[in-house]
Amino acid sequence: MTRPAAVTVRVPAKVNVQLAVGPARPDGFHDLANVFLAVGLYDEVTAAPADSLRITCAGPDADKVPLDRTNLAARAAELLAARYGLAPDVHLHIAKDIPVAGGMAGGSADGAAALVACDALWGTGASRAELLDICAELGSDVPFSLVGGAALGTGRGEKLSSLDVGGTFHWVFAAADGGLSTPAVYREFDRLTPGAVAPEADEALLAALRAGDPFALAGALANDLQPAAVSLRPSLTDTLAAGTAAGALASLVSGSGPTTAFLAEGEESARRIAEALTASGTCRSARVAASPAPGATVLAASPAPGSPADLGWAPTP
Ligand SMILES: C[C@](O)(CO)[C@H](O)COP(=O)(O)OP(=O)(O)OC[C@H]1O[C@@H](n2ccc(N)nc2=O)[C@H](O)[C@@H]1O
Ligand SMILES: Nc1ncnc2c1ncn2[C@@H]1O[C@H](COP(=O)(O)OP(=O)(O)OP(=O)(O)O)[C@@H](O)[C@H]1O
Repeated sequence: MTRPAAVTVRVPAKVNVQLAVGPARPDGFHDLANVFLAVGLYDEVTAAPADSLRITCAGPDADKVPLDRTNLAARAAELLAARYGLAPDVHLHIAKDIPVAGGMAGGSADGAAALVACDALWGTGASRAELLDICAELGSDVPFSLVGGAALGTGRGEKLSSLDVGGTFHWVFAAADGGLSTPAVYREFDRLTPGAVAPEADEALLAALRAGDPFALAGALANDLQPAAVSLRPSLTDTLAAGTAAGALASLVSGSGPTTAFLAEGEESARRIAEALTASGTCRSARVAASPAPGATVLAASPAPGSPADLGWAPTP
């Protein structure tokens, strides 16, 4: 079988519409009831053969992305290669549009995308279950980046069950200057929440998602990490207030922050809120995005030079 010369995978960011956090576990993680929603802001990862593992990155936040083996895309390639007894010799190029260290799972997205891209490039043919297994090893958010849509994550967020979404939700995301460290935000949660209880998914929120009803969803949005993120970055209060004043149905911190998320009534209203937030001076930038969005998806697999597909014809499958 002919192998492609390069494979490009598109992968979405996420917002947590419910993030219920329990007490710290003995292993340092926290049990969650984590309702993930994939949103239409995307990174793209292209995998191409190389002499050794190499990462490059382009985009507005590219200078904040590590290009060594700590990059989740590199770790994904190494884990897949190790499982199949291959050398992880691949050039991974990340076209980065998801804010870095923003609470939107940008690094996790790149890990999931690299995994899917390398699987296609190397023809490893890993099953969905194997890919999800590697994702969980990479990080708690990574399995969701692979599947996209909407899902309830339990355990540390890696055990997923998919959720029905009955319509399109329109959001505004305000990027902040600088990031927040996810472990630091969880530590601040522990300090602020000595009586944390076992987390449970909110049935009203799941019903609002199923109904595709932004008003009902606005009333049910909840992020237990928000007080911790605001405690570490008090200026987020001003951004949240600016979005509410601009007509958002609800304003919340996205995951561990510091990106803030604003639920709008519709597309037009989202555009107006984004303009008002940009003008407010309380954020670095504001952009609109719709949800749900599909998970990691192969966009293009360019044919190997000289292969039948490259020469303009392909055998019937
Ligand atoms: C805040 C969220 O983005 C919400 O979806 C996630 O819970 C974070 O997921 P992630 O970035 O993939 O996190 P991981 O790479 O698995 O873990 C990084 C660190 O975050 C903390 N962490 C993460 C997940 C979790 N359920 N409990 C935790 O306490 C731990 O200190 C851990 O060492
Ligand atoms: N491909 C990657 N893109 C961005 N950051 C990466 C990547 N790989 C590793 N990192 C490291 O991970 C840190 C967190 O980045 P990331 O953008 O994933 O944060 P986040 O969106 O807050 O994550 P989450 O929402 O999953 O908690 C960065 O500061 C960086 O050092």
